[in-house]
Amino acid sequence: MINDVNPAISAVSFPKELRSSGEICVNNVSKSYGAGQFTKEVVQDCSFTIERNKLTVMIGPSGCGKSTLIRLLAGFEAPTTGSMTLNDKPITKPGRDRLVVFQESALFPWMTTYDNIMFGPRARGEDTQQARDLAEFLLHKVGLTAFRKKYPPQLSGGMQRRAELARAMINNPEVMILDEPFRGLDAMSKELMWEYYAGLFDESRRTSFFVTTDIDEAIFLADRLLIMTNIPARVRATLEIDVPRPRRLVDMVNCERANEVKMEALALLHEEAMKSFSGGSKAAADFVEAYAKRAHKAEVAQ
Ligand SMILES: Nc1ncnc2c1ncn2[C@@H]1O[C@H](COP(=O)(O)OP(=O)(O)OP(=O)(O)O)[C@@H](O)[C@H]1O
Repeated sequence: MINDVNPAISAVSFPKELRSSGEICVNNVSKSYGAGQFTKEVVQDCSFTIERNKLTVMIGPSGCGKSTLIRLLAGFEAPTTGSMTLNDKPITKPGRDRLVVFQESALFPWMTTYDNIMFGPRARGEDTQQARDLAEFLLHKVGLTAFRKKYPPQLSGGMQRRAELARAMINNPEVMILDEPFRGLDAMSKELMWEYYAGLFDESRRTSFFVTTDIDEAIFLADRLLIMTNIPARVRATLEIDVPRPRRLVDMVNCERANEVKMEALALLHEEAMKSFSGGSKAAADFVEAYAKRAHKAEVAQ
């Protein structure tokens, strides 16, 4: 992890109050929109656990229902059937115990980096020394101490995402939920973000749920990988990524276990993407797959 050099802060560890964390259980959840012949089932009989102090990553084809699941977990919408609990208590509405970092920036462009990070505590009337210390600590952890007085448009895309992470973490949620937070960044900024984010997770061990469509991001970050089906979303497979932390990108490339999981995940995602591509028809998916295999054979034969 890259940090500004500041001996005073580097002696500090993650404050204790940032360590509390929760466990979410999703039990046979389904979600449909519309009525009658216009009903669309987006999530179907979906069950999984977001384990305490672990980083659970969900990956699935585009449009399979991942963001819908996030809205359910955040309490913005209710499931059609099934239930969700946080520390055994039903999730029925939004709460400070779950914080969502969305794809789109939520930074206020008229506030400096520091003021953006302090937004949550100030909104709660908690502009205390403790909150200010925490803001300094987080600024340092995301490598933005030197940019504290800059406004979001003066920051690069990666810096904005780092400010966003600090702005979320200062609120000390039980569970951090991240919906493709690095989507749209260029490849190099993205890889840098993975290392920053993994570093934050390693130190805080806050229960986290991270949604992505990027297989390398998923493998690098996850303790546990949930592979989703094509719409309606269900968990197709759960893969444990038992690779020790802290992880470095350079080590992951040559890590046998990481590569094994990647191949397994890719095969499953390929199958699900095929179904998505062919509009959900198994017959059409089989056709597309058979065609692809034949095309490959033909290429090899040439
Ligand atoms: N409020 C709604 N009413 C009707 N359909 C909806 C609603 N919200 C989502 N959907 C449908 O549910 C499907 C899944 O959408 P969702 O955004 O959850 O998928 P996703 O996996 O997050 O997609 P992406 O990876 O592209 O962000 C889409 O077909 C979408 O049109």
